[in-house]
Amino acid sequence: MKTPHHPDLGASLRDSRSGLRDSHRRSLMRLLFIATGSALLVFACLQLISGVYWLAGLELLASGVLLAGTRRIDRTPHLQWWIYSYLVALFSFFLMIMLVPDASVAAFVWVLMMPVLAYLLLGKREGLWLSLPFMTAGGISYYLYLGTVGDARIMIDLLNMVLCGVLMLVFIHLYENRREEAEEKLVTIAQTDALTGLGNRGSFQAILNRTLAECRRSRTGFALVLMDIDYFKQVNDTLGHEAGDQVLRHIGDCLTERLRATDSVGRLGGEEFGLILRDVHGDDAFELIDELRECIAGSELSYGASTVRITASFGIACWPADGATVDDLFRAADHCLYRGKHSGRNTVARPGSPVVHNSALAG
Ligand SMILES: Nc1nc2c(ncn2[C@@H]2O[C@H](COP(=O)(O)OP(=O)(O)OP(=O)(O)O)[C@@H](O)[C@H]2O)c(=O)[nH]1
Repeated sequence: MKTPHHPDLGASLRDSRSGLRDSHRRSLMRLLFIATGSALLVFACLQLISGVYWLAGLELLASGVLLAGTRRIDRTPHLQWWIYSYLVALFSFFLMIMLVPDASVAAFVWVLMMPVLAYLLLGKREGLWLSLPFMTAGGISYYLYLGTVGDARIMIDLLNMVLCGVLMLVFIHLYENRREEAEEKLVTIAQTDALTGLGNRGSFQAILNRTLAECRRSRTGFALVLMDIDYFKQVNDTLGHEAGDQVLRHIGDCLTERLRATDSVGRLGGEEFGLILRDVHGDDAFELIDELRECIAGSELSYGASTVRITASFGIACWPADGATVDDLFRAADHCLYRGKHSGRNTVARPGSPVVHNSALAG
């Protein structure tokens, strides 16, 4: 059985604080470093021409830091720290150019850029908490600026600015809310088997990889179990596909009801299911699975006037005894499963032990 690497979509969604994955946030930061570094260089030259030497010096220094940072941003393990440092410095700079004497009225447009950058790089919650105080400070600076102008249209200009800023923040917040919801839905769909509601092969594989990594660290055992319904084709052929689908849902319910919350179940495809039993050793896993086999074999499913009785075969592989890697475990469990199938079905098999089955129920 092939066990390709599947990305853990749920985990990567949890880890990424904004809508952008880490690699995209790094690319965006690099772009921002280059853009702001180059812009500061130009501004520094203009300040030099205007004779404001202290500001020109400051801008030259900041430009140097930013352009040097473009190399580091790709590799740094402290991406969040870099983002916060950049945004706080940038927003403070925006405020500073609004507060200098003779500030240009155009400087205040940068207030509108604050929520865009903060939400994009930090996500909804952190983006809001960072942009809100800076935007408020920007609004107050604008009010002070207008006060010194002393124009009769102060209120109109102020309202234009405040309304535009507030609407910008609200729209970005709403958009980010919807985007987060849509992304969560998409991830759920991508990870779920639509028929049974269980995890699909991809998410099962991702959970198995994660389980192995965690168990290696904590040195606790776990078991991978592969399960295949016996003579499932006959159900489809005699009662139809709808009955087959109902059987698959019924099996999914049996498996989830019996297992612990820390265990995992997935539909690997067709009539094959996978189980991960945490914190178990060979004999415990075997007893639990044999109980499950009996439970499935003993259950009856009504479909119209017919009663469907189903059995299933199981192959167990325990970590670390039966395999060190995910591939080894899959191979061992698969081998046991087909050993059980060949010795009559309705069976539980594990490496190095005879196949156990209930001949009274076996198909
Ligand atoms: N109803 C339904 N049938 C499916 C689905 N996926 C796969 N199947 C059917 O499952 C059947 C599997 O048949 P086989 O591989 O021969 O397995 P089996 O009849 O269970 O025989 P053994 O595994 O050897 O006991 C095929 O008829 C597939 O069409 C599904 O989602 N719904």
